[in-house]
Amino acid sequence: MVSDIFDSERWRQVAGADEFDDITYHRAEDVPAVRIAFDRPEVRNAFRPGTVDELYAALDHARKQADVGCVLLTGNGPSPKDGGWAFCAGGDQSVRGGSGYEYREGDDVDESDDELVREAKAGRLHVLEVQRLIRFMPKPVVAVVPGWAVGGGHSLHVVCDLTLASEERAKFLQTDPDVASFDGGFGSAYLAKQIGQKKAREVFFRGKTYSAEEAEEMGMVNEVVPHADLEDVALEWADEMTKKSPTAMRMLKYAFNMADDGMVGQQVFAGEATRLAYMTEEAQEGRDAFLEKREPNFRRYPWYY
Ligand SMILES: CC(C)(COP(=O)(O)OP(=O)(O)OC[C@H]1O[C@@H](n2cnc3c(N)ncnc32)[C@H](O)[C@@H]1OP(=O)(O)O)[C@@H](O)C(=O)NCCC(=O)NCCSC(=O)CCC(=O)c1ccccc1C(=O)O
Repeated sequence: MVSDIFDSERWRQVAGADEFDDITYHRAEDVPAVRIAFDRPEVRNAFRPGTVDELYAALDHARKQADVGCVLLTGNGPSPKDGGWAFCAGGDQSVRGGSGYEYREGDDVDESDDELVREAKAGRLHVLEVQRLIRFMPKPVVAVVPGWAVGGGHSLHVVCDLTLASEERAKFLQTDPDVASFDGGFGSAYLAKQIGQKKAREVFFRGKTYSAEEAEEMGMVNEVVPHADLEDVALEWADEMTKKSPTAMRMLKYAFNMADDGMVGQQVFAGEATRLAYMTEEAQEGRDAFLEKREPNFRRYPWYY
């Protein structure tokens, strides 16, 4: 069983995903969408370095699938120990070393790494790389929150494009400063853009737990639905979004990002604009003229206004 609210008839495992230990990765049967889920319910889906590696690999795979238009990121449950549900409880504190989260014996580390590479990998905080992958992925990523979203798990929901939450079980909490951690990027500053400065500071400084309804009222959750319907509604959203123009969706995501992402945001948006321009006859004339060692003739192309 993948998760109590996972409908196995609507999903098939992505080829190669059986190699993953800490996540599951499925593709929908009837919607061009994938479902990536934390699969450590016994520790509220906390992530260790191997989890983050797997998450990155699955997200990057999803990014490159030209026939996939939406990623659903969730957490499997319930915990076999106590029935608790989680999206993700952040970095696994039991493997946190002096400078980051440490691989343990038995983790799938690359044996070919030399000593220097192993040392560099020793203390990892690479969930930030996952955040950037979600941010720059050219398709919507939806956080589907069936339980606790805490610490680095809270930050992950913040960076996702949309958040859908379980009415009965989703809970939102920032414990970063309780464990001497601080997400000074998307987890806090971008959260403040979503819910306002006072509220974002309250989330971190007071460490209150918010229900799904409260989180929706604050503006960090898009919709709250009954727990039993969570994954069906997530697939409905994926269906809606993947019926729209891929180019328009990609440009919109990058346009929304650009205002907050500085020069990198401009670069990502501009890269897509350049890709579109390359597809025109006008751009092909520039290329052909160079290859044919002649002057380009751009006079037949209009100065659009
Ligand atoms: C999540 C809780 C609020 C759930 O509480 P409750 O339902 O009462 O369950 P528990 O009995 O507490 O937990 C059940 C079981 O799970 C284990 N567990 C839960 N969370 C973790 C965890 N994070 N690490 C390890 N283990 C965990 C717990 O020990 C229990 O195990 P038993 O063996 O059954 O006892 C509550 O559990 C809770 O508060 N958890 C801790 C949340 C937390 O502090 N997370 C870390 C925040 S810091 C972080 O995530 C850093 C992330 C990061 O990498 C980063 C770094 C730099 C910049 C940015 C980031 C970023 O945030 O992305």
